[in-house]
Amino acid sequence: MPARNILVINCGSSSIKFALINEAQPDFILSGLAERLGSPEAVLHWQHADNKDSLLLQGGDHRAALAQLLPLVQSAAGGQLHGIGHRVVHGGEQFTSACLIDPLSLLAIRATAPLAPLHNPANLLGIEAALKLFPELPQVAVFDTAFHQSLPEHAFRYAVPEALYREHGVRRYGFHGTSHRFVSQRAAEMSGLDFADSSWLSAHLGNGCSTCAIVNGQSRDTSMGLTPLEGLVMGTRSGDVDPNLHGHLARTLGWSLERIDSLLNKESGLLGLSGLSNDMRSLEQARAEGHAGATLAIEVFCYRLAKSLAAMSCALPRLDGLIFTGGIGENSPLIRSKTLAHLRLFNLALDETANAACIRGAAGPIHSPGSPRVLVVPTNEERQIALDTLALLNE
Ligand SMILES: Nc1ncnc2c1ncn2[C@@H]1O[C@H](COP(=O)(O)OP(=O)(O)O)[C@@H](O)[C@H]1O
Ligand SMILES: CC(=O)OP(=O)(O)O
Ligand SMILES: [Mg+2]
Repeated sequence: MPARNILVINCGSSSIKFALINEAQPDFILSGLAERLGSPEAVLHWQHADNKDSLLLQGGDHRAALAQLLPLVQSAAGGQLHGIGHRVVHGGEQFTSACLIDPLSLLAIRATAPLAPLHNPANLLGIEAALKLFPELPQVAVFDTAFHQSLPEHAFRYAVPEALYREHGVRRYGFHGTSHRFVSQRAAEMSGLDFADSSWLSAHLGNGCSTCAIVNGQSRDTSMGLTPLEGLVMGTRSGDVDPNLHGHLARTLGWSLERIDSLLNKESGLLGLSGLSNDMRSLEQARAEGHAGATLAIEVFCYRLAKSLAAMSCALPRLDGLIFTGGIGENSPLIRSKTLAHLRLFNLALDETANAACIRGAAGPIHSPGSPRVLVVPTNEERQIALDTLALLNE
């Protein structure tokens, strides 16, 4: 059988990432990103072999971007496309692994949309557009939540009355599972350890950020909860706040639920703290120039990240290593160093030369002698989604 081509589609709230992947080739045949969708600056960038190109979408939304990018994929695949893998952020309790998309699974994915209002509706748009253009191809949903279905009950339950869980699904689900699984498996390989007998802390630091405790190949705790808002400080999301904040803002300022949701999801985090940007690169630059808001945002980000990692350690029998991944985790020696400075009780310490060298896709250990392992491991959610899609096609 010739090596197969899989298209991976990751429809986010305001962006679409895509990749055409051949199972036998380490590099993507075609990859791209449509970003700032729905705004006047909406744009599609793609790379095919060594050629880079882009197209202004002039206010285009997800549908407009998909209408442009799917024909690009069709042409790059030259009629040789064998399946499509979709990232679906929320799979609720129904999905403990990837599944073939059919009318029944689509119904279940639609039913979980209220739990991930920023993500699942966009994921569904991608699925619908791909089904229309490629009705004959098998399509697979790969869920962010699936890897965390192994959480023990004491880690996934909230301390609220049981009926809310049993009747309304109110529990912690966790996200970024595809990434935490990919990097912890890679970390075990890189360290010469058996994944099935290993114990990791992982920090996925992108636009969304989460930590995870992985024991013997399974997620045992993670920082995100019912929705991707719980836990760490993120680009525009607040992460943990006092649960009474909603009531306080409603009573004292008369704010609606929609306004509070938007505040905590879209105007908070690094953006809200700095008053400047949700982008860590911009904040690091502004900090170097003495910007007080950027300096504070970085301090809060690292302290809260360290606190979350310390909390996750409760789920580990021992520590085989701490993994940094995601755009920030893979590229920011400053954030890694500042975070580790709060974790000296764990004897974690960095080799700052190795730390400074691990950027732009470089992977490897960055700890100093005598410290538990600290690794930078570039994530590859697209590759993992392609692998999961192929695994289902093989069944
Ligand atoms: N060199 C860098 N230094 C610091 N932060 C970086 C660097 N490169 C990328 N980032 C940050 O990574 C974040 C985006 O991460 P990424 O994983 O690409 O996001 P997404 O969740 O959209 O996939 C942004 O905050 C960006 O500023
Ligand atoms: C679940 C989540 O936060 O995803 P992202 O990082 O893509 O926003
Ligand atoms: Mg991400």
